[in-house]
Amino acid sequence: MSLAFISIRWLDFLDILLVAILMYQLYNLLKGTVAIRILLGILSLYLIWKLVEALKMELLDEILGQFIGVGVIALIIVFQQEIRRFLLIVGNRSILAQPRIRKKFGAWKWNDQKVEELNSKAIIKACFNMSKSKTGALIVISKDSELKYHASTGDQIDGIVSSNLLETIFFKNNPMHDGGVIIHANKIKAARCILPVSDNPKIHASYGLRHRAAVGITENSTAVAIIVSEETGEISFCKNGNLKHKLEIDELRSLLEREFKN
Ligand SMILES: Nc1ncnc2c1ncn2[C@@H]1O[C@H](COP(=O)(O)OP(=O)(O)OP(=O)(O)O)[C@@H](O)[C@H]1O
Repeated sequence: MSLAFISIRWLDFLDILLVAILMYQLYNLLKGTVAIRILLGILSLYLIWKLVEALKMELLDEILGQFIGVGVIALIIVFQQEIRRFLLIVGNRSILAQPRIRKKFGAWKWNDQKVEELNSKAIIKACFNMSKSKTGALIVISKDSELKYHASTGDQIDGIVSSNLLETIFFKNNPMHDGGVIIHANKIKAARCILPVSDNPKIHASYGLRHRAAVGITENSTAVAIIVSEETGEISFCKNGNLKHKLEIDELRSLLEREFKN
């Protein structure tokens, strides 16, 4: 297509469409967080700078120019968490992350080769029993990363997953029952772990720190989390920061199988 003074190619439409999708994803990521206000602040500053530049106000132009000059580094520091989360979402949804594709390429098998298959039956049984007895629990199951930093905040266990071990850890009188358990490669790596608490405003006010910690860790990693509520016995599942509540055992089973069946 060609107008009198500009020529527009079909690729330009694609370019605009991709930018729109990117902006929409960015908006979704930042919606309701304090980061959106910071972004608006930066945008306002940029617009003022452009105005000052057009009006040839040299002193202000110079000061704002210097400030904007280091803007990229400042942006990376200020939006560190959001950039991390964005890249995780892109990585998780990318075609290369699909297990079937990874298996086709030998080099991409580094995770699948070593990782022991998860004993999801044991986890489901423990959750069922803890739900019945209203024992609070937070179980984080990591996929590729061992979540070493978060595991180091708790007590190291390194024991093979079993329903008895999980129930013992979360038993109310056990000093280790607080915090979260981290499972990797079918091993309970650590218990009593302190996890990042999400400030996501979408989490209903009736859910407290246990659920917020599950959202926090799954927003910042590819891990999934299971929560058993001490108050109601309700079982929830969290992935990418999204909670699914009031799960029946069969639903939990199919969610775990979908995530961890090789
Ligand atoms: N940062 C954290 N990381 C891991 N676990 C945490 C963290 N903060 C709190 N918890 C756990 O959550 C428990 C408190 O849960 P709280 O009642 O606030 O949450 P909840 O989401 O309402 O869960 P419940 O329905 O079981 O009451 C603490 O005893 C502790 O075990």
